[in-house]
Amino acid sequence: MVLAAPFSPPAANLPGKPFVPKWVPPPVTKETHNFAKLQSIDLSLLDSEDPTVVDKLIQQVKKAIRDDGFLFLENYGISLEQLHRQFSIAQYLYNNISEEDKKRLLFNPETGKWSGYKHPYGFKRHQGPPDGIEQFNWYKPDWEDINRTPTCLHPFMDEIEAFCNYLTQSVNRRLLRLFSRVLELPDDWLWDNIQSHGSPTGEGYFRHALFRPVKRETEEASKGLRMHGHTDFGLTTLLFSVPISCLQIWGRDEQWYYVPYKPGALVINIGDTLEIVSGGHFCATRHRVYKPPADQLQEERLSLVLFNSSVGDLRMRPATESPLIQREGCVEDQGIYREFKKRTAKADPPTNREWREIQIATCTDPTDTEHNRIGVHQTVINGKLMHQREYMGMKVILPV
Ligand SMILES: O=C(O)CCC(=O)C(=O)O
Ligand SMILES: [Fe+2]
Repeated sequence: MVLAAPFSPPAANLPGKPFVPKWVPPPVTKETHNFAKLQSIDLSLLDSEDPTVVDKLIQQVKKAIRDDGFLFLENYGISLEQLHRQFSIAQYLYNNISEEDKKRLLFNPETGKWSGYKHPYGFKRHQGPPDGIEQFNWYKPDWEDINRTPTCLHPFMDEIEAFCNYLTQSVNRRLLRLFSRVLELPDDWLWDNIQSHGSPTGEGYFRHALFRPVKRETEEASKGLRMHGHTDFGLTTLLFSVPISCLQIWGRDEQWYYVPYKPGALVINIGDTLEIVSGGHFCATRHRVYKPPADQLQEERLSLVLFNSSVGDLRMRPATESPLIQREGCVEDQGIYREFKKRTAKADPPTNREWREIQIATCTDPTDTEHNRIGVHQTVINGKLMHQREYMGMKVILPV
């Protein structure tokens, strides 16, 4: 197998590029309680010429995605310095975006896409209570038309685009190869059959996010929550590990744990599509964004995320050609897979596009005290408070 070439971005100092102050990683928390222990996968081992090394890697991945549904990825081809340059560009965006661009590029989630600028007042186009979260999301039309992107970023589009191309074409392709191998399918099976292609992010999207500290009213309304417990709807999500600890995952022991900071590492989470395609052998990662430990409450948190989406027209079903599924069957007690299976027995399951767009269009805010109540979007199951939504006749129940 050919060794994956490392990332080689366009130069930062080309003529015409303004100076971008360096992003300085904020201090790491001193808190050590409630932090998850996650497996770390060395992606460069996939290119080892020793088949026993590759086999061991596949077994390690298999265990991590069945047990945690979450893993760290290291040695995937992007250096810490190259990564910090991308964080510096994200920081530059929020220091320089004009008020006019914020209005002109305002998102419209009712369309089922996050595309554009998210104001820090909730996940609807009209402004609700402040949530302190700003985002810019790049979808296919935004890559194709520079007028749909913030003017202050125009000089850096070459670097942003190269970064996303590397993440999808190299990192995600190799990651899907690992997952295809776990399913005992040909190396590019998931890449060729399920992953969407074209534009740097296919039908998925790239995001620059900034979480600013919130006022007491917001914290009280949301009970410290910044994004509801959820699973991502696509194949894989590539998140960069960041120093401000807000991302939490739901452990097997039914508790929330912070994801620790591992400089340079990618945090990989498994989306709904992958859970269904794997017949429940992979577990979609339940995660949420919560307030950080006390010593980080006043810090700003930058987060870069790349969401890899499956082909929108496909209706998901388990890959019955997988020898693993043929041998062991499907894992019937798994959350979203079980719901899809129930629905498939009665009618066609939704397409991937329908599945992702309905969730975006009907997303509610953690500060929404009208819906976040027992009997509305919350319920108690076995003594635990759960968030319960129904999309196209399918129930999604997640811990609050
Ligand atoms: O910013 C993060 O760490 C996570 C965000 C997230 O889970 C999402 O946008 O789906
Ligand atoms: Fe997520």
